[in-house]
Amino acid sequence: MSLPDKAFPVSWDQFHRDARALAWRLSGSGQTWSAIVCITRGGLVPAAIISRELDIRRIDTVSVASYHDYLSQGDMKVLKEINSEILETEGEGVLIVDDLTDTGKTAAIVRAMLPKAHFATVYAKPKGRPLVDTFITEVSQDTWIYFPWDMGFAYVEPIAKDTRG
Ligand SMILES: O=P(O)(O)OC[C@H]1O[C@H](OP(=O)(O)OP(=O)(O)O)[C@H](O)[C@@H]1O
Ligand code: HPA
Ligand SMILES: [Mg+2]
Repeated sequence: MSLPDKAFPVSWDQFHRDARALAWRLSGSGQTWSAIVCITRGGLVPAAIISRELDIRRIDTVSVASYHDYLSQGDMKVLKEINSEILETEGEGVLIVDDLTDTGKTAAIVRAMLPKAHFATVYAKPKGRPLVDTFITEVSQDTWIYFPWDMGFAYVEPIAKDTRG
């Protein structure tokens, strides 16, 4: 898999705004949830923000590792299962949270574990979009989202120097 053509860098500030916007959209849906299942690791940050905004204090994790290196999607491995008490609900009253859905493979695996849950992500690409119930921003399939926890400050060449080749 090669580097996607477009880059969508997200700052901490923007991520906080987008995750809070997701919480607003969820609260406006009229539904309520008694527990969050967040998909680690990317779902941990939006889950913290949503749990604060919606006052949901029961939080569990499920770990599905798919991207073994930077860009290639290897086999899907469930590294940590959902707690049995939550699994017994089949997802009734449960909110699943992740940072994004890309191909939708991670979402499909977790949905199968909790078929009645509501699935929310901050960002969605077209292939994954049908698998989520609520999201905030759609980016094209050929865009790579750079999250703030994966980035640091770095020097950037001036645009003119860059385009002269
Ligand atoms: O829709 P998909 O194509 O399945 O991709 C989306 C998943 O990929 C990333 O997680 P990743 O597996 O890289 O692990 P991480 O959250 O620990 O970074 C992201 O956080 C989503 O969970
Ligand atoms: O666009 C992305 N950005 C970061 N992690 C990801 N995992 C799948 N797609 C992406
Ligand atoms: Mg993830």
